[in-house]
Amino acid sequence: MSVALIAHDEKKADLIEFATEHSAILEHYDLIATGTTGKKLMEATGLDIERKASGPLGGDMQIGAEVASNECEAVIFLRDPLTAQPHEPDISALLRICDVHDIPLATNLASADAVLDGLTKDEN
Ligand SMILES: O=C(CO)COP(=O)(O)O
Repeated sequence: MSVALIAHDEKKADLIEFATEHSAILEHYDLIATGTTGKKLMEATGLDIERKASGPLGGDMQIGAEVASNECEAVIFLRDPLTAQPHEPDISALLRICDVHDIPLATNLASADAVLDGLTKDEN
């Protein structure tokens, strides 16, 4: 079971900070990410991350497919709520499939903290 990490461009710095702060926890999970997010996270944190395609090229859908196959146990997706994205339908589809499968989904830093807390509680 993997944990997915995704951030739109305006939120990538926030996700890097979050992943750096929580790297000791995150390194225990199989991490997956959309293309650019994964590249930047790996460079900044040294975490081992399986990179999917970039979001606009289908990465959100690839992560959605993992959710649909019950291969993903949580999605942390720092969306940019202030910028229109060309692949908005893919983003909506990912959020929807998380709800369909009742997969914890965080779309901002406060909920990302809560999701990570929940994951570590499940482990104990
Ligand atoms: O657009 C994204 C998610 O919708 C993120 O894609 P990148 O990680 O490739 O920037």
